[in-house]
Amino acid sequence: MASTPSIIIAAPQTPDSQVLANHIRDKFNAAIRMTAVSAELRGYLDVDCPDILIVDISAKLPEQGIEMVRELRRSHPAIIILPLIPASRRELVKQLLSLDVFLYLYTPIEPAETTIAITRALEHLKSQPKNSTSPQPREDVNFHGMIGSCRTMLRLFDLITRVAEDDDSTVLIRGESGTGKEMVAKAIHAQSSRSGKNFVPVNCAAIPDDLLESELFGYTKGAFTGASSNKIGRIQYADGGTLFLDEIGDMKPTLQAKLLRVLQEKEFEPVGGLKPIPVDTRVLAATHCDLEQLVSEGRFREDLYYRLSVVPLNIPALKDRREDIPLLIDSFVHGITGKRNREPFTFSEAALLALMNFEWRGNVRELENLVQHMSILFGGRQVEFDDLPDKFHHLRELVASIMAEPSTDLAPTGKPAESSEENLAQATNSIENIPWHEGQVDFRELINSFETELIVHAMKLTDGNKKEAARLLNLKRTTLLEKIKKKSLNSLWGE
Ligand SMILES: Nc1ncnc2c1ncn2[C@@H]1O[C@H](COP(=O)(O)OP(=O)(O)OP(=O)(O)O)[C@@H](O)[C@H]1O
Repeated sequence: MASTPSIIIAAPQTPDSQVLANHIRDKFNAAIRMTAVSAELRGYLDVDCPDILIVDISAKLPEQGIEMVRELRRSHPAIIILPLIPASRRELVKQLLSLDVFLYLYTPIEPAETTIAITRALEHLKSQPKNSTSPQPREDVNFHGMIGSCRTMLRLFDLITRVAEDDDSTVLIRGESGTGKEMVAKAIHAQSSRSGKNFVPVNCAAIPDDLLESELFGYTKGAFTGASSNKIGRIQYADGGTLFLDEIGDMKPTLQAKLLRVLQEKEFEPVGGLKPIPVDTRVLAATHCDLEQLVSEGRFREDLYYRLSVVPLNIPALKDRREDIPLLIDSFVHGITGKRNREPFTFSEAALLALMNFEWRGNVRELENLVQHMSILFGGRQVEFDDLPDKFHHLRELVASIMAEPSTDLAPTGKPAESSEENLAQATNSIENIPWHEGQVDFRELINSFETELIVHAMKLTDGNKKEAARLLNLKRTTLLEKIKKKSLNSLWGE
């Protein structure tokens, strides 16, 4: 499971499904998406492959609902399925359980019940042995210039490859600013059979409304004052290739309608033109805003939203894939210093810890800018904590407390330690190996190492199931979780 679990809620847009989504959003750190219970659901799951699917079968006849769940179980065995059924139809439970569904939920939504079901589902996911068909982290991954080796990114690279093969479908790329949405769009284009033609990016937020229409659709001579000749629009410029519409949520409704026509009819009319022009342009769109919210406020056309989100791709925020930070830094340092023909610099353990614990609201762009900043202003070989800009200094205490622990899993070279387990092996001494000279025995450090070893061993014995491991160790689960966090051991279980 990725560090942030993904949940799809397939349900009609009702107050109940909204309550459900809001409740899960409040209680769990999970990526939630909503979709309709339609014939396309299976295809949607193929590309988006969530950890958990909550599917509302209450609108269906009982046999149809049960059949649907059976089909989903068969086609997507790795996904945990939680059917939503009306409380008045409890007789369905027996049949659902015979399909080996994990749990079920009743409508109207009962928040406490939902919390229990989702908590259990997440615990179950964590306790599963890693699925051999799901991508495993590799040492170093550079996919069309995109760096990332956590599971979420590997899954994203895999999805990009599959999406690129299908040459025509619209793709909605979602992610916070600076997460790499344009990079993803470029990768889809580069990987597709359209790569020989133009990739045309348009930032809908950066172009004033009244200019955007003629930028996209072009115009004919005399269409308005100043239109002294015909002008080809970007949609046509991308004919045979790919049009990337960044910040699609900022497009005004009249243009949304025109765009929908391009997607549906594969033709358009330039401003002032009377004859439709056929065009074969693949549209990739990106947004950092909550399009569902815009749809519900009437600011974004629902039909366009469904058309665009045939294939949704979600890019994680940098704070949700902190394990990739050393890799990204390494790549940026080498890229930037290579261009400037200077020796690469490294980050001390404390500096790297600060970077790994920073909020990164600007995501990868902000990290890249930091490395750039350091390469200009810093002349030394190793960046220390105090060399970092002021905005990192509030992390001083946190870094100090992590460093006070004898084993952290970061090497001071700016790279991840070879493996946290190797670190542990080194940190854990047997009685014979202890330097029994006066002043050499560090009692607290030795106890700490032994404690770490016990935790790692218990987690191994229980396949990473923290609840089971806590039971084995006779510890409260919360105590174990706290120790794992404090010792930065989560990375051992790919979290
Ligand atoms: N995975 C990555 N690996 C390497 N560099 C990345 C990665 N993701 C983003 N970047 C870098 O971060 C910067 C921002 O990327 P990009 O413009 O694609 O983000 P975006 O999500 O489209 O941003 P915005 O929403 O602000 O337009 C670029 O310089 C890009 O090179």
